[in-house]
Amino acid sequence: MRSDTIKIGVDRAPHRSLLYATGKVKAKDLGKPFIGVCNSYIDIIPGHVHLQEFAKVVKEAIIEAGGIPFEFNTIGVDDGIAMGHIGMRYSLPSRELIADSAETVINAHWFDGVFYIPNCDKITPGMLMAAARTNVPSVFVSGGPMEAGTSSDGKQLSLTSVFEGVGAYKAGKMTEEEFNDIEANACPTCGSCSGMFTANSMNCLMEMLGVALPGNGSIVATSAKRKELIYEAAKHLVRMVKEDIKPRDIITKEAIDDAFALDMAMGGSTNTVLHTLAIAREAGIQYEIEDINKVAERVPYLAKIMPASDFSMDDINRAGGVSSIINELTKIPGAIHPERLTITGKTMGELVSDYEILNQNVIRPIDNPYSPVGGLSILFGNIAPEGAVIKVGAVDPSITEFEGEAIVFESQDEAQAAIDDGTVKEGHVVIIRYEGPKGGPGMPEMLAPTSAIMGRGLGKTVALLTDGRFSGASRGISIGHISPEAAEGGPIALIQNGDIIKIDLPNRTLNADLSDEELAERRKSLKPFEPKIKNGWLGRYSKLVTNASKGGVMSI
Ligand SMILES: CC(C)(O)[C@@H](O)C(=O)O
Ligand SMILES: [Mg+2]
Repeated sequence: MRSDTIKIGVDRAPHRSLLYATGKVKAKDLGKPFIGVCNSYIDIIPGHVHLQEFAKVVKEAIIEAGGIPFEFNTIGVDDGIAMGHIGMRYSLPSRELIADSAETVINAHWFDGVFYIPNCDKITPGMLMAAARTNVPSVFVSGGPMEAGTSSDGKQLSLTSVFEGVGAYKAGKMTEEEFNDIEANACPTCGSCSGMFTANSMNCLMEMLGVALPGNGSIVATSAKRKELIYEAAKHLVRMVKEDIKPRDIITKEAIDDAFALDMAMGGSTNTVLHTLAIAREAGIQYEIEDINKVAERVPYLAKIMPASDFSMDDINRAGGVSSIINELTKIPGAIHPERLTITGKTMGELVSDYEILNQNVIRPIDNPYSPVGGLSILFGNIAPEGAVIKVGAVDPSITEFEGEAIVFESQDEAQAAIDDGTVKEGHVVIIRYEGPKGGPGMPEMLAPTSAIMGRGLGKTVALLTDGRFSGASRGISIGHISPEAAEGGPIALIQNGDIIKIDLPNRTLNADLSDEELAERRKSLKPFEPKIKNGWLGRYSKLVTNASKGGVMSI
């Protein structure tokens, strides 16, 4: 066992003394596997407030399965609370801290297995990166989604309703009473926000990766059914330790491909592209951003969830859950790889074979999809030679092509002010640059400007382009992750007010109507990038981080 390193032999007597002092281990238990419980309990994130209690059940379940649990915590950032101010610069970098800190505890103490408890946006990918990096047998059970909210007049609400409400209220399109009602009712319980936002997207993707059990993505946080997931996962983990089944046996290239397939079928958050590429890198898998479009071409869009529709994750759960979508995808020859291993010891195909779609209004069958191609798309062109990401599933279906005039902002704050005061008008393509991983730093999520555009009724007539990123709750013609980013001299830095920008969604292109000669001429007067933050964690991050098309991982 890995843990023999800290517990066997004369030299390890001091270590055993300390282990006994924790009160968790007796001499008779030394032969049992040592299981790290990597928790993400924190009081400031509604998706995580319940995880102290959750971890108690996890520890009971591990003991019952024959292991010895040792809990430790990661940090976390609530993207919703960190939105729209300097705090958002810490969100994506927190993913690296989570991966690094989990690696530190796991490897310093030689755990034999790890039970991960993630939930919100950066915690799930951070923990998956740690699992892929340490390659110690692992299972995941997330905290679960929030229940959807209901307004006083009976409409289903989510966090999107509040962010878009801000835009509508400021534009005089919503009464104060309605606005206050939404604020009070949008987020009624603990759990990750109720739509197909980043947290739930990643928690669904874990089912498809095979590292979490059916139900992980969609059973609400408040349901007692999540306890059953915990007990089952603990049993599998102890078995995996004995059989030496490691994360990289499960997170294979085929699994990454299939994670993107589920993303296509469910219209996941654009952030999943960033995170899944980062996880692939940690697992030592060669996976390029252009590979994602091949998946998009063969996988139909089957489930529209908020913000692309009014359905919540709870609605998806009642309609058959993620496993019913995976099972549906197995019916398309070559769409996914059902023969892959999962933590259950069964293949993915065997695991989901009993799950049927229970409500075809909510989850469409493959012969009646929302669209024959997936809900996410990677665009390429002279503004984005290394790629850009759009959630096509959350663009109004009447829009396939868009042409408009660039209006350029060097930061999110400037752009937000211009949207709010009406400077941004129909026909504009809002460019927000120097907000990438290096430029931000930290590639802030821009839910406030995308929601302001929607809230002001400009969702079909204004496009937004950025080297920053979006929330899973963002919708409209919002294209992010433009790579290379402005701070590394990407062509987005060369765009000027009035340039004509052409977006072609079916052909997956994004171009400025500028010749190569013109771009080369403009490049001569491009000033070198001066980092906004030079010290501390974000200063170090800005120096080492790679662009979004490489997963925004840190690299030396
Ligand atoms: C606050 C949200 C909705 O969680 C957002 O950060 C996202 O990425 O989806
Ligand atoms: Mg987020």
